[in-house]
Amino acid sequence: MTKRVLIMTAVEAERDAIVKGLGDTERFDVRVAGVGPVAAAVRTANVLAGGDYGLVVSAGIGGGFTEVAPVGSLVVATEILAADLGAQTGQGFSSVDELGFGSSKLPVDAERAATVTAALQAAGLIAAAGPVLTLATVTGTAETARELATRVPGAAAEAMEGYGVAFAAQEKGIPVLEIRAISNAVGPRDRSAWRMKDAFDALQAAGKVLVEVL
Ligand SMILES: O=C(O)c1cccc(C(=O)CC[C@H]2O[C@@H](n3cnc4c(=O)[nH]cnc43)[C@H](O)[C@@H]2O)c1
Repeated sequence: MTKRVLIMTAVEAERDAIVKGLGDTERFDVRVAGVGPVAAAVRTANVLAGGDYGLVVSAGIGGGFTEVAPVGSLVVATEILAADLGAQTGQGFSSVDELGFGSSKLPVDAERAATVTAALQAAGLIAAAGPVLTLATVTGTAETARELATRVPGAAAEAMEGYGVAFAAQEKGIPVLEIRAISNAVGPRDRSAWRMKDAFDALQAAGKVLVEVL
C-alpha cells in the first residue's frame, strides 16, 4: 500500500482550506502544528513518531517576494532555508553554515516539487518554484526584505514553519515539500494589505491538485 502523506499547517484555517481541496481521501493526514519553527518541528516529530508516512509537506500561507511570487499565487520550495539561523557580524549576516555549526538549508524532494509545480500551473494556477525562507520573525521593513532577497538569490517566499517541519522529517529520513499560498508581500508591515481569502482560496486549489499528483 502507498504510504500516507503528512501535511503540517500552522493554523486551523490553513488545515481547513487544504482539507476542502483534498476532498474525501484517507491517504492524506493534515495536522495543525502551531506558528513558528519550534512548534512545527516538535509537533511534526510527534506525529511522525506515531505513524508511517512516505512524504511530509509543510503548507500554509506566506509572504511573497513579489517579483517572483505575487499575492494570491503559490510557491513550491526548491529548498528550505532557516534565514535567521546564524549571527549578525560587522560584515552582515553569517549563516550557521559559514560559522561551521551545521546547515541552514534543507533539501526538498526535487522531483516531486517539480511535478507539483507543473501540475499547479497546468491547473491554471499561478505557481512559482524557488527557495522558501523560514524566519521566527515576520519581515516588516523594506530594508530587511531587500537584504534577504540579496542574500538568497531567487528567494520566492517566507514563512515561519518550513525548516522546523523539514528538520523533523529529515531526522526520520522522510522526503519533504513546502508549499505556500501568498497572502502578503514580504516588506513593510501592513496587516490591512494581507489578502487572506485569496491565499486560502489558492491553498484549497492546491489541495485539489496535490490529491491528483502525490
Ligand atoms: O501580525 C503579526 O504581528 C503577526 C505576527 C506573527 C505571525 C503572524 C501571522 O499571522 C503569521 C501566521 C502564519 O502565516 C505565515 N505567514 C504569512 N505571511 C508571512 C510573512 O510575510 N512572513 C512570515 N510568515 C508569514 C506564517 O508561516 C505563520 O504561520 C502575524
